[in-house]
Amino acid sequence: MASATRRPLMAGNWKMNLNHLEANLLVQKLAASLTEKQLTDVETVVLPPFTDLRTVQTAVDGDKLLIGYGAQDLSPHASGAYTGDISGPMLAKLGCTYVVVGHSERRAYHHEDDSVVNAKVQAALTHGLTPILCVGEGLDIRDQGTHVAHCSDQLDGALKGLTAEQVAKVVVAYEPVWAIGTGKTATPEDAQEVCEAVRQRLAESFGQDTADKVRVLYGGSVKSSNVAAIMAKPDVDGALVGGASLDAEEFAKICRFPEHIAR
Ligand SMILES: O=C[C@H](O)COP(=O)(O)O
Repeated sequence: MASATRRPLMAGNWKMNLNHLEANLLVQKLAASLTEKQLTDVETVVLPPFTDLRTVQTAVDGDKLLIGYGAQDLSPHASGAYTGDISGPMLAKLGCTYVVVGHSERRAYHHEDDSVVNAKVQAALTHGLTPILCVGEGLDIRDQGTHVAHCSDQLDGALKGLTAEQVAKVVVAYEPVWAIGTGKTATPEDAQEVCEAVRQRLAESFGQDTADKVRVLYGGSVKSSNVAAIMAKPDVDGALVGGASLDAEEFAKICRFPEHIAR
């Protein structure tokens, strides 16, 4: 698992699921399923659709829940004529601390390339949000054996022009596209290989101190039954969880992973 200086992070990406009423129920249930100590030991975050954020904010603030929240995307622009987009300042005003940037579904369905991802990472940081920057390879690249180079290139593109101080605030999520929503999980060794390579690339580009601060998550069919083995790897600091985060009890079990790691 992560070094003592990197607090484990479990982030539930709800994708386009759950309306605001369902969001309220899930957040309340999740908080009730975890103790204060568990929520302190493992940072627990939900990433609902935009339409749920105000409701989640009300639940978290009203009951002082130790649960963080954020959005699944943001505009690279702060305001203006960008119909349908949501800006960093809007998310910050709703109390968001995180925002997902460069998820493979955004890259595939909205044609977001590395320069767009880079602009969004910069926008997030400018407005005080922590970007959860996703990198990952498709099956074709995995089969060619060039997945490490592919992820390193995506990382370079997304972090272009950033200072070491800014990079230290970023969370990186390694999500092999072939393991997302497919039930095919990368092995803990697969996850470690790329998470370690990500950290090494960060060290080469921004210095070892910075690389040691950055949390690197794994995402792709994470469940309560496989999370402990993945989290036992030294460069994996948490998980970006999709489908399994839609069930409060299952996500709570994932957040309780330290109970299953032998010490
Ligand atoms: O953002 C989350 C990932 O895309 C993983 O989704 P999944 O856990 O449903 O495979």
